[in-house]
Amino acid sequence: MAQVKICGLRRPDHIVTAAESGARFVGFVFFPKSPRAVSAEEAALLIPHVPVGVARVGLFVNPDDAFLDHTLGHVPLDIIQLHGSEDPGRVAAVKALTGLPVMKAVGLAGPDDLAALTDYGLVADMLLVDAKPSKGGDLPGGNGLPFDWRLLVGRTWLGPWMLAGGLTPQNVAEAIRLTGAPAVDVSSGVEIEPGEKDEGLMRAFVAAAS
Ligand SMILES: O=C(O)c1ccccc1N[C@@H]1O[C@H](COP(=O)(O)O)[C@@H](O)[C@H]1O
Repeated sequence: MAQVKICGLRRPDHIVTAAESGARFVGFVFFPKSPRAVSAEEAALLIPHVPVGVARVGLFVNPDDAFLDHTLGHVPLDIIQLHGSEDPGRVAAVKALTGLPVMKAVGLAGPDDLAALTDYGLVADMLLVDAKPSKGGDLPGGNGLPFDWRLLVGRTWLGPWMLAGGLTPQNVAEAIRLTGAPAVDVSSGVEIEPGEKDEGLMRAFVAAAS
């Protein structure tokens, strides 16, 4: 039914399991506050375990140019995921700086947030539609928080997009059915504790989404 991205991978065997299960994207979190964070040097050792045909996504939160340069100097990536408060101008600038496609996360809590999908859709190569994080929280994503998927029912999309936020092996099929999402992204929902992926949950998630 939908393509799958598994985010926040930190172990070679988990990358292999994600790919063997059928995930089409694997994500590496370059945000030090996250329990899933990896350094550029650590990610460089993980990348050779990603099979050809699986897209390597780097997740960044309000990165400056130097941080992007440093990371990309160590880690070959296929897609940049921007998950902070980057405005559309910054999205365009990151695309120009890196020469890579950018997937911009947009947080939804209610109908007032939908306009941002149009604004970012004009500059980003792909949208990642996530729950809006709570104010003052440590992480702008990866919180296992779903949003009201009915906000997206009947929406016309002008480009590629992914659904994220609190997805699990139990709820992902219903989320895809309601929203028509062509792709889904998961982090917490395939973990046994923050930052610790579980192979059985990863397999179950991909099976439920496919
Ligand atoms: O995964 C993280 O630690 C993270 C940190 C900072 C920003 C985003 C993060 N993850 C992304 O958040 C969404 C939803 O994750 P979850 O499945 O609800 O845990 C997903 O796109 C992750 O890539």
